[in-house]
Amino acid sequence: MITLTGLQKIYQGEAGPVEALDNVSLTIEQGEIYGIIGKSGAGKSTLIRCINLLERPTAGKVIVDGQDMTALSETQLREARKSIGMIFQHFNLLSSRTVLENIAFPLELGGISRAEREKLVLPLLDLVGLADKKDVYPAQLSGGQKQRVGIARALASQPKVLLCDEATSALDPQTTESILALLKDINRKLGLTIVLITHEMHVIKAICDQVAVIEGGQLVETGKVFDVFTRPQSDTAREFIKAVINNKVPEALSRLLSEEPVAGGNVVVRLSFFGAATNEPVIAGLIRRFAVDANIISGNIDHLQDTPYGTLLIELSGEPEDVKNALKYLQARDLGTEVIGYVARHAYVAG
Ligand SMILES: Nc1ncnc2c1ncn2[C@@H]1O[C@H](COP(=O)(O)OP(=O)(O)OP(=O)(O)O)[C@@H](O)[C@H]1O
Repeated sequence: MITLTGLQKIYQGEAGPVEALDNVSLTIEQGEIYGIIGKSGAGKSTLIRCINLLERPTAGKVIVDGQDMTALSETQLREARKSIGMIFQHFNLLSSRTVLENIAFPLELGGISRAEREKLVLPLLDLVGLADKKDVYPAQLSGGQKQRVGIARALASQPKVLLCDEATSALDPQTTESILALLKDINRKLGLTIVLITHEMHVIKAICDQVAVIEGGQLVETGKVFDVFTRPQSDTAREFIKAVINNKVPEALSRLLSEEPVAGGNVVVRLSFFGAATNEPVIAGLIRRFAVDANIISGNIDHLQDTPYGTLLIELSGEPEDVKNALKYLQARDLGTEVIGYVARHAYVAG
């Protein structure tokens, strides 16, 4: 649905040229929810605005629904943009118009009659849950309701793609959840391709199928959300993931850990379970097979796109040969096994 190839964007800043995008290439399939995450200044806004050519790339190609956006004239571009809706962090509603008039605005610009506009807008009001607010002005709406108006307005011209520019950043966590649920609902009901930018990993975790991590104008990692969460390749991805998946080593234990084996000491291991492996009684199997003890230090289980994912931090103790064999057994199973470090026996007792 969307292919970006070798995108480069150089701004002429006051202090000289700024390269906001550097050789960005990615493909977004029809019907996907694709998240782009990065820190402030990474180039997210520039990238999403290059998709509908609100920002013209300095070099590279933007293909949306088979059309080369960079090759279009201004008139053709205006037409092409009708199939690319956009919502914004600060909603950008017209304060002197009612909810219905705001949503109908793009249709009005397109020369569609009042009666026809109403016919198109009323089902959208239902879709975003604002049927009872159609004659209300934006000042009387909450942030979440304003974003619902923004979403309905973006859908008015029946786009194939919806671009979301930090659409939930101005909202509280509960409202964020409800807007994300609405976006997912629209994606499913209408088969709409959604591209969103965010600096919050929980947004990616909540609704995205695919994720791209951007840093300094470059994509440092792309992939399915499940793969990036369970096997991140870049430090940036790992850092973002830390914010939503708690698999930290407790501070009290981390102070006692050494990188080298401690004579007669214990091994601290982090196990990560994905999908079917979460149902396997790994610890029970371990203790049955080997003369080792496994002390569970911490653990959690979560769901990523309906697939269970869990981590368990354990301390293994026993004779060195038995511990070695137990580790081999874990490493041969369909789970992530990571030796975090070593600790003197009985030095750490999880509280
Ligand atoms: N119009 C502009 N002129 C000059 N430099 C710009 C312009 N717009 C953006 N930049 C620079 O380009 C880089 C990327 O900016 P961009 O707004 O795309 O990042 P971002 O990831 O969206 O950041 P944020 O999350 O803070 O909005 C930054 O260094 C920014 O200062």
